Amino acid sequence: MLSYRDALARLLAAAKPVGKERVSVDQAAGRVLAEDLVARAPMPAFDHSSMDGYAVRAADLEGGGPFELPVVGESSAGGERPALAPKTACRIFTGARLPEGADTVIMQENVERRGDVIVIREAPRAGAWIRRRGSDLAEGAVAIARGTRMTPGHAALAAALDRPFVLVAQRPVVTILCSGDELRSPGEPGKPGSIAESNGVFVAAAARQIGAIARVGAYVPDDLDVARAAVVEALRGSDLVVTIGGVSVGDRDVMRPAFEAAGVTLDFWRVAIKPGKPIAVGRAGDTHVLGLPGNPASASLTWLLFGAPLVRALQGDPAPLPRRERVVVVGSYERTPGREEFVRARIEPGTGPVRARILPNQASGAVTSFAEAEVLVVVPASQGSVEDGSELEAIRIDAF
Ligand SMILES: Nc1nc2c(c(=O)[nH]1)N[C@H]1C(S)=C(S)[C@@H](COP(=O)(O)OP(=O)(O)OC[C@H]3O[C@@H](n4cnc5c(N)ncnc54)[C@H](O)[C@@H]3O)O[C@H]1N2
Ligand code: MOO
Repeated sequence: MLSYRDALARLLAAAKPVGKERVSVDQAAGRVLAEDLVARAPMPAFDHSSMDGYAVRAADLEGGGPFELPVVGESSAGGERPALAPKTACRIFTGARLPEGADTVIMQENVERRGDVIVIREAPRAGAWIRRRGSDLAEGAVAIARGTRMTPGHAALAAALDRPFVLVAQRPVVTILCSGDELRSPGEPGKPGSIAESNGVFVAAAARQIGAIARVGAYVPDDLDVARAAVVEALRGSDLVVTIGGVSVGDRDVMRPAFEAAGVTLDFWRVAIKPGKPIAVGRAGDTHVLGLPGNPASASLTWLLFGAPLVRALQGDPAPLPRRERVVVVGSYERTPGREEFVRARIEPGTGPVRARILPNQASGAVTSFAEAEVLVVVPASQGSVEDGSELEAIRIDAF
């Protein structure tokens, strides 16, 4: 059976970035940049004051104080740029251009104003309270690199770079098909043995969080022809089709035959992970297909392990995998070696090494687990039971 690492490498190798589109800079947060944003001018563009006060020449304030300077002129943010005559001070405000000839700003709290004159008791440090042209970014510098997922901070920087629009990856379209005769919408009356659909809710929400357009199709009954038709329909206009359930070995598990009948080429089925082993992965043209297992923890986990990196890669994210960190395990966990296991855990409050407490219910049918879990502790395939206090790698769920 394929390892997670090899399976993911195969999936990502086939991921071609989706198209690009221009969005207004105020809509750019959360999107993946599809161009390098280069500073076309130095940032800031001109020397300016970082305080309200007085602009002076340091050379006029040499020797022992106090010094008296007449106040001549004013420089305000967005206003004209005055010139500073020798042995004078110019009133200046935060953000205002430094007057020609000035090289230092004194905060107004540090002078005594007497009519049109200021008295300076102590000479300021030459060059004080000035933000220099280009001190934040040099002209020509790459301010934000292509592939960056824009935060509000990046969007603000793009705006400061004078960009009304930025080029970003289109949102990948993800169509989600939930299969199973037992499924009904939450709150809908159902026959005995039916259950409220929840896996599609997880996948749609998680996909939208990382920039996808997610749509959930009508529930697919355990019927090969209906499933085939649903897959054919879902492939139209989707970058990724995610099916949930029906990929195991039961007589009513129709998804894999439905994929083939719908023209999907299966790349692999089953990966050596726990939970989530029966995942099926394939493609029809450039549209990716993920057949996730139906057990709730398995569906959520396989979305995070495969779906999330794929959606990121489709947007041109050069590093679509979440960071891993070392944690100290709190609680022990019985297991047999064989599959790499992703154990749901919560972070213990406190400082020092990160401690991850294993959640008591690790059943793949547990719907509670992804509501409560904060991290996945990664247990290598070859390892047996996990001991309390041992160190392992973990992935924060919100990092996927
Ligand atoms: N004989 C074997 N049986 C099973 C094996 C196996 O290797 N041999 N593998 C098991 C594993 S591991 C998993 S995981 C499951 C996955 O099976 P399916 O993908 O076919 O999932 P279903 O049978 O359709 O459903 C499993 C379970 O999850 C519930 N479910 C399904 N969809 C949803 C949904 N959208 N929302 C909420 N809950 C859902 C469903 O009602 C079942 O309870 O197979 C094992 N069996
Ligand atoms: O691999 Mo299954 O996903 O354990 O329930």
